[in-house]
Amino acid sequence: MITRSVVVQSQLKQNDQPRPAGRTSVGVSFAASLTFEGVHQRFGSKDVLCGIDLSAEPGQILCLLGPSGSGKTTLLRIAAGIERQSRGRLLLNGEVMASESVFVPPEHRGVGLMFQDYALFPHMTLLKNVAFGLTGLSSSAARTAAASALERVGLSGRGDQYPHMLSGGEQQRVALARALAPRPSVLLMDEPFSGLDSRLKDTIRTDTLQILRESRATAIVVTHDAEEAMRMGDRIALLRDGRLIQTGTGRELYRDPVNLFAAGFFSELNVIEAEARGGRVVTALGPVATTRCDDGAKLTVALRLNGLRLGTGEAGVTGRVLSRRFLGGVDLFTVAVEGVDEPLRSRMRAGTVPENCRDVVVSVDPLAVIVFEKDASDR
Ligand SMILES: Nc1ncnc2c1ncn2[C@@H]1O[C@H](COP(=O)(O)OP(=O)(O)OP(=O)(O)O)[C@@H](O)[C@H]1O
Repeated sequence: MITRSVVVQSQLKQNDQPRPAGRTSVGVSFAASLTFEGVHQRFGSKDVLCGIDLSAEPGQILCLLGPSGSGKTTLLRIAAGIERQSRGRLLLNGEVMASESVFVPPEHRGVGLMFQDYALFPHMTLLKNVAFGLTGLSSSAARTAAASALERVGLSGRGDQYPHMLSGGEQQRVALARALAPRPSVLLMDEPFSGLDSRLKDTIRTDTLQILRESRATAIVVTHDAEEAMRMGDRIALLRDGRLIQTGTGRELYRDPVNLFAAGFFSELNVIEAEARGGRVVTALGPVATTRCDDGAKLTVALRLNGLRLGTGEAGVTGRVLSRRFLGGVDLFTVAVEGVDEPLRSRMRAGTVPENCRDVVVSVDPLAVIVFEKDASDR
């Protein structure tokens, strides 16, 4: 998580004159590409980022996804210019912003930054908060631009209020207005929805997405939530321990993960051992897929929970229900199956398995199966 110590003020472009009052748009940014080339970061004896090669195209929303400590925020801080990388280069529209010999300070990068805790100034009105970064404008032009930005996020007429008078969702929108008001070419957002409760999150996320699309800024959004990354990102970069594991669309990462870690980040999995036999992937649940591996090859099979079906009469192996939990739309089961060491988990549409059913027939949906060669499963 980014600390709130620095607010990056975006530099205004020469032709970025404020729009006349009454216009609804915050204004369109001149979207830029942002490229990390071989970026390495070392803190003390620890390598926190290891050779990151990654680009966000103009106007694209790129989500940095990964578990805590994977280096997402550090990458964002390097893009903002709050941190300087140990090796590698950062380019904005092909122009070097940071390298061994160059370092463009944050305020000259045209990059906006939105903090996880919004970092609004409590003693300033909303209008002043939003106008804070508009240092290149006269005070009246800054006020007009700030009012327009507040209007765009649905807070017109609230400029005289103070942050404590707003709900969490409204504060998030003020922070977004402040970040967008200087029309940055790249907007960097660190876990922008983490402070919101889950219902509000959906609405605010949808609104934010729409505002980002309208502003046409390139955006880099940090999140540790795979579903959020899929909802927001045109592309997703999955990080682990400072390394880029996979980049692609949400669909690509979900359907074709490069390893077990990537698969597990996008869905809950059962993991079982398997062997190649006669062109098939054979497990204790029976054959679950085809394979080109030689007979005897050791494989790891990942089964999504919604693809492990429990029934009473279908073909499959027998399982013993160990637990059952009602989760609203689905029932969550744990089931013991002979030949599988750990209990398997299954999500079934609520009510499809009769109550008090102890023995079930377990079968596998082929679409929910991902097979990895054993040695490659976690590279
Ligand atoms: N200034 C620093 N000095 C030393 N270590 C640091 C510094 N900043 C970050 N780290 C370490 O670098 C690693 C990556 O941290 P970073 O905040 O980038 O991860 P993250 O993926 O954003 O995590 P989170 O989701 O928890 O915010 C962590 O192990 C962290 O402790």
